[in-house]
Amino acid sequence: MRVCVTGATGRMGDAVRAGATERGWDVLPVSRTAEDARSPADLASVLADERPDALVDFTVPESSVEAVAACAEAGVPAVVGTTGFDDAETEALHEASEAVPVLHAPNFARGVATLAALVEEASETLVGYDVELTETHHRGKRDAPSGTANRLLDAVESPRAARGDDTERVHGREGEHLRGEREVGVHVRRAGDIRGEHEVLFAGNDEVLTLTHRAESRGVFAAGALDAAAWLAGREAGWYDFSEVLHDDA
Ligand SMILES: NC(=O)C1=CN([C@@H]2O[C@H](COP(=O)(O)OP(=O)(O)OC[C@H]3O[C@@H](n4cnc5c(N)ncnc54)[C@H](OP(=O)(O)O)[C@@H]3O)[C@@H](O)[C@H]2O)C=CC1
Ligand SMILES: O=C(O)C1=N[C@H](C(=O)O)C[C@H](O)C1
Repeated sequence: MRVCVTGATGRMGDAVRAGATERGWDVLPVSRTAEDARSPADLASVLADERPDALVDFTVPESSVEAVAACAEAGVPAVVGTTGFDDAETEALHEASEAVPVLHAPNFARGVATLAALVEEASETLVGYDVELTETHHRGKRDAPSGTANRLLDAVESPRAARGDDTERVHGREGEHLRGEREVGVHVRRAGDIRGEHEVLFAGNDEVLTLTHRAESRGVFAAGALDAAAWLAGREAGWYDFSEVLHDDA
């Protein structure tokens, strides 16, 4: 496999480079700052000349959108791990997927895919329970709540919506405020170099259920993204989900 890695000096870019090298893959790093990498301004020619099997991007939304557009132009599959996209940026990624395969996941840890399924099941079964979500990440994280938190909130909300119960996301609380029945509390913590923790708590019926995932290294995200890149290479243009990679592996 030959993989192009954008944001090569970033926390995740570095982990992806290391993981790909460990697999014996050929790595084409792209970075605004690294001396051993090509500049993002040269991305189109890197893709056209070097013909990587896939591009893996963990950067910032505006740069991811540009990278995926370059992939669409060059016919290179794109794996995107960046979070914090607004609607227009998400739409731009979907547009690119008309030309090339694109796989975006807010979390490439395998356990998080299972967590999302468990959260959806709990939300379906534990009708009327209060739900509170807490996510904790390193001090350098830009977006809040995390992309994973938003995905888990969708998993809480979809069974509620299916039975006609709407939900109000309440971000932190202060002052006098009695909890409403429709509320789902969302709590964000930023500290140190915590790799990523997500906890969803269900409380009611004199019992508490907590479902928690904790990433213990960035290697876990990098490995999932590289598995996705290998899976995506050579596929038809389209929008793919990480769960498809996991189901094929199972
Ligand atoms: N899906 C998943 O499993 C995971 C997703 N993430 C997401 O990946 C993204 C990156 O996270 P992380 O690696 O911690 O972030 P970092 O800030 O460490 O790295 C981002 C890199 O992007 C590059 N970059 C390109 N354009 C810009 C710009 N305009 N401003 C700043 N940086 C830019 C820089 O690399 P350079 O200077 O080399 O060009 C930078 O180092 C985040 O959105 C995060 O939420 C993180 C972990 C797991
Ligand atoms: O920025 C991070 O570090 C992480 N971001 C992702 C997110 O926003 O969900 C995934 C992971 O939790 C680490």
